[in-house]
Amino acid sequence: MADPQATPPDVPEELLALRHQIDTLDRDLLALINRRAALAQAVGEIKKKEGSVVFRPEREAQVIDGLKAVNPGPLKTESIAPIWREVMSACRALETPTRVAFLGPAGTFSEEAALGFFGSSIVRVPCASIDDVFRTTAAGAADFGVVPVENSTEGVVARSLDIFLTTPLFIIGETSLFVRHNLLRKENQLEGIEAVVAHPQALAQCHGWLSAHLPQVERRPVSSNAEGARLAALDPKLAAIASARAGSEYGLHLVAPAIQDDTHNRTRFAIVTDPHRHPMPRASGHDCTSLVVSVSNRPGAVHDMLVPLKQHGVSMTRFESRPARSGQWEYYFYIDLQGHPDDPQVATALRELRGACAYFKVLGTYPLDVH
Ligand SMILES: O=C(O)C(=O)C[C@]1(C(=O)O)C=C[C@@H](O)C=C1
Repeated sequence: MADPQATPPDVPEELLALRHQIDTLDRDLLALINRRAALAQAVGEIKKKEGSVVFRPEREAQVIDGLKAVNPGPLKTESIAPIWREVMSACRALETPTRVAFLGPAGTFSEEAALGFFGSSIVRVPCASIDDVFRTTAAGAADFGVVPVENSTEGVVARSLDIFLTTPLFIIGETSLFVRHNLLRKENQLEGIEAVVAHPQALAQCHGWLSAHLPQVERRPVSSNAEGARLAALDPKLAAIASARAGSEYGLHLVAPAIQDDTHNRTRFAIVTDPHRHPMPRASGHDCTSLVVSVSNRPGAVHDMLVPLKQHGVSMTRFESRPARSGQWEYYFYIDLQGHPDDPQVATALRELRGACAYFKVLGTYPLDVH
């Protein structure tokens, strides 16, 4: 039998020499990464003695920011974050397992967001619904939960925002993904599809394409896109809308790629945890603080509430309203501020803002997503 490692006779000498250098460097890299892993293990021992938590999102953000600042190239700066996230994920796993809950089953965009944020050395805890992600994390069956909060085409994920009002969990990180929807099916053709099964948000995000290419076909909402892919694997008359990863997970053909109406379609996810088990991240230098507030129903109340932000030079990067369901035209406002409550200006602005609100809750403070 032929040796799969053997070099084919027609490979030029020059290429062989370069590959030899790559092999040598890879061994050096492996040795270096192992030295790094041993240091992380030593950090883990200290943390165990102190009883402090292993995952430090602000430290991981600083490590990545620091490397991006000194990257001499030719490696692209945007390649740094995914590589070091994986390295730190593997190092973290030597300190302790990280259990992460997300909207399952396997193959969802939520799972992809979890892997993008924590790296692949995690224990995956797929959940049946967004509510279940919060419940599982609050019950301690997962250390962290990943929940979608906003989509660039469809707007807010209302269920997540509503749960934020009452959950004891808080946000310690954020991450966002380019969402690419594909039409997936057991048979590699558009003919003979009886229904397209997907999460309602995905059906909405592909409305234009579905109307143009499958105008007569039923659109059937299901709990997640990966669940749709699972169903499409069982029934050849169904087509799913899901990620390419879900397609390979369930053995489906990619009948039509990238069918979302907006090519810049992005979804933003929040990483939540139990504040009794995980402290609020310390300031990383590039932080965001998320709040939900309400004000009394009187003219000028919203304006007055925002005055302290302007006075103390704190930037607001997001302002979202949701009906309070009181029947009184009252609203909750979801606000993202730039900065950390340890910054004196942010602390003062928050204190004054709180004084102007009927309801005030800090949802979390965390390092900005680093790419
Ligand atoms: O610096 C630490 O606290 C570590 O545990 C090491 C390390 C790393 O691999 O760099 C791993 C996990 C933490 O989330 C942050 C960083």
